[in-house]
Amino acid sequence: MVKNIAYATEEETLMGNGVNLRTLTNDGGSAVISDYGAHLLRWAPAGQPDVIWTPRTWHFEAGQPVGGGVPVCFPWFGPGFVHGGQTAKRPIHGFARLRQWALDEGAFTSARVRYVLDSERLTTGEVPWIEDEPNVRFHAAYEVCASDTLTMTLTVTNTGGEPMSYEAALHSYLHVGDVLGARLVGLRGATYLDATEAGFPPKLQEQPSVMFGDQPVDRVYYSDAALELQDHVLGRVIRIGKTGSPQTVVWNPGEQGGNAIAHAKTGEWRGFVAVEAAACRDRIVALSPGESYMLSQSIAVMPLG
Ligand SMILES: O=P(O)(O)OC[C@H]1O[C@@H](O)[C@H](O)[C@@H](O)[C@@H]1O
Repeated sequence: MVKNIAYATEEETLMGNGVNLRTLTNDGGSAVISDYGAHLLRWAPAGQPDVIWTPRTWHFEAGQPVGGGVPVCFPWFGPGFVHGGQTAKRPIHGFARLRQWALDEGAFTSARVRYVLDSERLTTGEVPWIEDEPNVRFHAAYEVCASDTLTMTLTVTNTGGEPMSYEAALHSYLHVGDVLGARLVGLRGATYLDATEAGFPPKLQEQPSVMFGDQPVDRVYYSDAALELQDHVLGRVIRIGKTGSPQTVVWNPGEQGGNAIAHAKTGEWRGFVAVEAAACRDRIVALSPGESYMLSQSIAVMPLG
């Protein structure tokens, strides 16, 4: 099924291929989210161009991620990281974004949607995901509140009888007029791991802002600071707040990688910067039985002053 997000309407809550799209519309703004992956596809405050980027056309395919939007990366990030070392797990960024999440009907309003993914409903082979934690059980709840601001919160509870650990990220593709003129401000002085180089060497953010160009930028910052993504083309600032996020992942694939993104046409990569609330690698979340952890990201838009 090929679909242009610009045509999503309230009537289109039931789509083909067994995928439900939920539309939130209120005076503050509107959003579209898919039950497949609990994947936010669109959010804009009233009167604003989209703040969440997706390729102009995209489709649902079982077992494949939906392009752009806000993938929920869980229970691992990238190829995974266990006991101090990178692993090579598949699918990349975990299986949560490739599963149908259960809608909490009672929590679905014009401004809010809540989804649940419970390990009890997953198939053998997905749980456990870490060989030496064979009895891991979890309950994940994901709530999206969308009006003139957007707040996304992932709460994971260890429902098993043994300790569990996981990685998570809210992988927000933020729409900018042109990434080549965008500036991400708020990370000066932070250490980051540079994922574009072998071994992820640690570096220091010396410049006042992160800038983007034809070359990829792929970094795991050790920072939970509030950030501003300045967009001189659309004349606005996207403000990003996070909680429970010891790291911030910043990514744009640059020209070569960007033009290889599934479903995206040549040059579409210039329309986003991914800024992700994250707990990954050496900041993996460890939960005792019964414990919960909350990872949250909130986004608002201001005029560029
Ligand atoms: O799986 P997606 O949505 O295409 O995102 C992939 C990218 O996700 C980013 O979070 C990583 O930092 C990149 O290294 C990776 O390439």
